[in-house]
Amino acid sequence: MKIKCYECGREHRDAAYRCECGGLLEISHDFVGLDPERLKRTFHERLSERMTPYASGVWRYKELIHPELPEREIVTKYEGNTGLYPAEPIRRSLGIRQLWLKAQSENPSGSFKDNGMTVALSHGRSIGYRRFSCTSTGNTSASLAMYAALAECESVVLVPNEKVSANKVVQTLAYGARMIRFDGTYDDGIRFFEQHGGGLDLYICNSLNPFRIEGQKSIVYELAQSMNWKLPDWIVIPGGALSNVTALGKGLQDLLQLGLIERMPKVALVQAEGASPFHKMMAAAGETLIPERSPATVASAMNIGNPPSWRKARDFLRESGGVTCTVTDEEIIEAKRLIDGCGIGCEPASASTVASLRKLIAEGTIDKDETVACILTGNLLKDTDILSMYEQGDESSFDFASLIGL
Ligand SMILES: Cc1ncc(COP(=O)(O)O)c(C=O)c1O
Ligand SMILES: N[C@@H](CCOP(=O)(O)O)C(=O)O
Repeated sequence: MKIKCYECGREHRDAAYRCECGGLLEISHDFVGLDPERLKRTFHERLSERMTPYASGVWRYKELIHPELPEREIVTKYEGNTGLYPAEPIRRSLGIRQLWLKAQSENPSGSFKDNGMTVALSHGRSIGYRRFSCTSTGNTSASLAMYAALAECESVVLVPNEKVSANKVVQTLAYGARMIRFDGTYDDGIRFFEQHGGGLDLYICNSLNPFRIEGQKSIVYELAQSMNWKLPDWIVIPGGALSNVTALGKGLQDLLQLGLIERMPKVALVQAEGASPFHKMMAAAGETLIPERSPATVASAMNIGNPPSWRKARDFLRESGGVTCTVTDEEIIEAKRLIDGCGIGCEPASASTVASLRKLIAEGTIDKDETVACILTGNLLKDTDILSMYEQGDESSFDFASLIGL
């Protein structure tokens, strides 16, 4: 396993924040000698592990994520192991062949961040760090604070004063994080770390950290394993900082290279219209991302104007024939109602995936005869402010009998 700069290829001894050239770092594995049938057997056998690191839906795939980390260094809450659900009412209304929802919202801190955080924190601690940090719209901070507390370490997090969900703030504080609130967005927090992070003796756990990306690859490994190594035609995923799609792409490339899957599915990356710098670049076939200074969306987890991982995401989507699209806040809320109403539930950012389907089908990008999996990234209870936007019943004419059809 090597740590290399994604831009200039220079090798690094450790997961520094960025390369001297400004590029993000990336983990490169030597998978030579790994036999796909043997790997499948091992991953299958580990499904019956209990209370060992391999009971985790991330560390089950340790060989493909961080093979060198000694088991005793692993900080785990048995993350991953999330449900894959057919959402029949939504599938029927869209008229497509098959629709699956992969509920990363069922992770211990309630979001997909746990898949990456268990790896970043375990790695950071194994190389001697005891203080962990991030900037966050609330999910990264909650996940970091949870794992830091588990490991008896400190967490210091930067969270914007506005446009973040109160529930995520409270959750992060409850796990014992020291929280610094500031005027600005996630992007300003990243800029702060870029300017000052190096001198602070903090291990930064934002998704610039390549070990986060390695852990998040497990989402697609687990999806593939639960579908008997036959992925659907499309995987639809939301995009803010773009760690999700970057990890999805890297994981898919691993699976293909290792012979664990036979073909690459197509990926659709969805952004909220008010925070869509990446979609704008891709739609214009541009080479460089133009940051949005004041992103604004009801899906606060995606309220990001300058996504750090845009180059990795761009290259993956272009090489694999993926697409990007946007959805409005109204479409997000409508889709969230449908997902909640199916009994699965999610936070607004996750609902952008289902919201995009109608559009992608109408424009002919997704064929009705194709199969689709949407990744639901965060739990319904992560953002309850938005529930007040659902239409309320008229309480003055409340009639219980007629309500239940008597
Ligand atoms: C619940 C949720 N969904 C989607 C996203 C967007 O993912 P990414 O920032 O990796 O693009 C985030 C934030 O990262 C999130 O917290
Ligand atoms: N939604 C995220 C923002 C992106 O953070 P990162 O972990 O990819 O750096 C959050 O919860 O903070």
